Amino acid sequence: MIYELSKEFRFDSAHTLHRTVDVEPSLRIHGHSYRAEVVLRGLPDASTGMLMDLSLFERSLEEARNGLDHRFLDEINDLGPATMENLAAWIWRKVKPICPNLWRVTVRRDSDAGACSVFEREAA
Ligand SMILES: Nc1nc2c(c(=O)[nH]1)N=C([C@H](O)[C@H](O)COP(=O)(O)OP(=O)(O)OP(=O)(O)O)CN2
Ligand SMILES: [Zn+2]
Repeated sequence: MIYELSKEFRFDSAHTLHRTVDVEPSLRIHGHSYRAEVVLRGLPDASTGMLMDLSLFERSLEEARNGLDHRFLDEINDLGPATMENLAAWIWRKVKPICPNLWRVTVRRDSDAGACSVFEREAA
């Protein structure tokens, strides 16, 4: 058996985007509401019965949430173009050092039913 433990957080942010379609509206500053799901994978510790204590897991997500919520995403230097792909990768980079069991980060945008997930790469 293998276990997955997950937590979700929400953030609301503004951005612009250079695109080849809907060029002009995408270049205007606009906002989206996002949900990020962060999934750990592994085996629970035999003595605690936990993959990771949910409170510690939650704390590890706070830095990521604070860095994105009510921000102008274009101003975040290490994000790149503010797509869901780059948001998922950015959250991954923030959480991974604190949660070595990190398995998947999914960023969802309910307004257009879009979602993007980034996974641990399979060992070659
Ligand atoms: N692969 C990706 N494509 C696009 C992304 C993305 O993150 N990854 N993001 C966008 C834009 O953020 C865009 O604002 C969304 O555009 P669109 O799909 O056209 O949806 P709306 O403009 O209708 O958004 P609403 O806020 O729901 O009105 C585009 N592509
Ligand atoms: Zn947008």
